[in-house]
Amino acid sequence: MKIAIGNDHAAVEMKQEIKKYLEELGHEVVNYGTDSNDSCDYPVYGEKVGKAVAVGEADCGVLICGTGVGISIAANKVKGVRAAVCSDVTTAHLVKEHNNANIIAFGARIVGVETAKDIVKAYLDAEFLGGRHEKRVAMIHEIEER
Ligand SMILES: O=C[C@H](O)[C@H](O)[C@H](O)COP(=O)(O)O
Repeated sequence: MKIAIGNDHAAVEMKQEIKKYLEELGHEVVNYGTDSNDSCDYPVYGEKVGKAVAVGEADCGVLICGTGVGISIAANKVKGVRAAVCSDVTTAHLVKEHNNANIIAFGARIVGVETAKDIVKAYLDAEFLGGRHEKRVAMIHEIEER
């Protein structure tokens, strides 16, 4: 898979660890995040990864900031993006199975690196279940059209 990854200053080391882990799993990872610890603004990176996923430059995205919240809110402003914040493995597979999330987000100040690896692995290994969830995801996108 081609995976877009993005982060702010709060998540530089976490991003580097997760990028390396994803590459070890055999994925191509494109870095849209900052590699500087200087303070920066997470909406910049949420939008970059959101757009990369929305236009199909990447199959899915990983976003990391302090909590995962701000950067996912920003990404969710891009039409077609379904970014989900996860702090546990159960949520991570359910956001793919039920919500067909195309971006997973988490907080570098919330979860440790081993939990973060488990979260991205659970998300990537899961599949959208379709069925009753298909209609609900379509309803989310109808909101974008109103
Ligand atoms: O949702 C926002 C993120 O958690 C940011 O990483 C956080 O707000 C950055 O905080 P600070 O500027 O205090 O490092």
